Amino acid sequence: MIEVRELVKTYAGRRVLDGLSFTAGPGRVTAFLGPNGAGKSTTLRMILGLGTPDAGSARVRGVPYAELRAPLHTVGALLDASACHPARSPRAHLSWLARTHRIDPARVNRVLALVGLESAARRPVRGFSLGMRQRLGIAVALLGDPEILLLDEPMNGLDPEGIQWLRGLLRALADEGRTVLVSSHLMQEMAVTADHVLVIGRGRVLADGALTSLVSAAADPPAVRIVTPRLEPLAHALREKGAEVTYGDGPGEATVTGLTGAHIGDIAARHGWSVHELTPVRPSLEEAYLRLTATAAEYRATAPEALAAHHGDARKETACHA
Ligand SMILES: Nc1ncnc2c1ncn2[C@@H]1O[C@H](COP(=O)(O)OP(=O)(O)OP(=O)(O)O)[C@@H](O)[C@H]1O
Repeated sequence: MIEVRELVKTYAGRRVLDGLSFTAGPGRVTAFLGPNGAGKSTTLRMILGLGTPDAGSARVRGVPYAELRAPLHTVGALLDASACHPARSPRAHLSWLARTHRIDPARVNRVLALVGLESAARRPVRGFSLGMRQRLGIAVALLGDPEILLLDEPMNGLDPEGIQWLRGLLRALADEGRTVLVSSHLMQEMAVTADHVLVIGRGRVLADGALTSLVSAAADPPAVRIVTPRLEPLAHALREKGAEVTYGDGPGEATVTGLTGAHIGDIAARHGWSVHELTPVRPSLEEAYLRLTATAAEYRATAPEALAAHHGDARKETACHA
């Protein structure tokens, strides 16, 4: 269990963490989401005692990280994939960590096999790709067989097979009753990996709840997609019952709000109109996230059309100067 209470951290007069509180519980994968600069890495660093908060506290298993007697056995962390000395091999790095933390040396081979680095175990890390470094970082996090895992963007640089493997690994670790907190910007991946979602923006919690509730809360009002060869009369009948019907692009396709799928089906059945599709529209985690963070993003890019317009202006300016 990780407990963060009223955490405040200021850098150069800027409040990066602004009274952040949450609990990451055992037996689930908690996705830690937020726009660039929201304070995710800072939070993870505070949990690991790598910085001093101005106020508030972060506890793992009920105590501050610094008070853990065998930290690597309690908390495994991946913060920076390039933390290993470039001249060292994965085996040397892991063996050194195992020795200094009284971890069974046999565990080194086990984690190397687990992350798929056996064939590169004796090569210096300097020649490693980002994905291989990530795998090594994950091996380090798992070395002490910890009950809590903190992983900062662990999917970065992994190939599709690696991402799929990591998805299964995180699930298995949570199913074993461990606490797994994973920061990521990969919404589609988090949507299939996490069961709990914590979204922060500007150092504050924007949402903290089960993935399913977060996503269904974004479906407001709930909508139902229908496809029917009798769209005109059905749309008329649904509107008479107070529904809002918006025609889609495909033939016979529409989105209905204001009535449940069951109601829509019953109305169509009463008239003897066949319905080929009747599906509740579920927003994606990405949509839910974008809505939540719409006003909390620190950095926002310009839309491509605006860039084209800007280039147009620049061309005009150049033409003027010429
Ligand atoms: N040591 C530091 N000194 C000064 N500012 C810092 C320091 N560490 C973090 N910051 C600032 O704190 C803010 C939050 O940074 P942090 O890395 O925690 O965000 P993040 O949510 O992890 O972002 P990203 O998704 O881009 O990784 C940023 O504006 C960053 O520049």
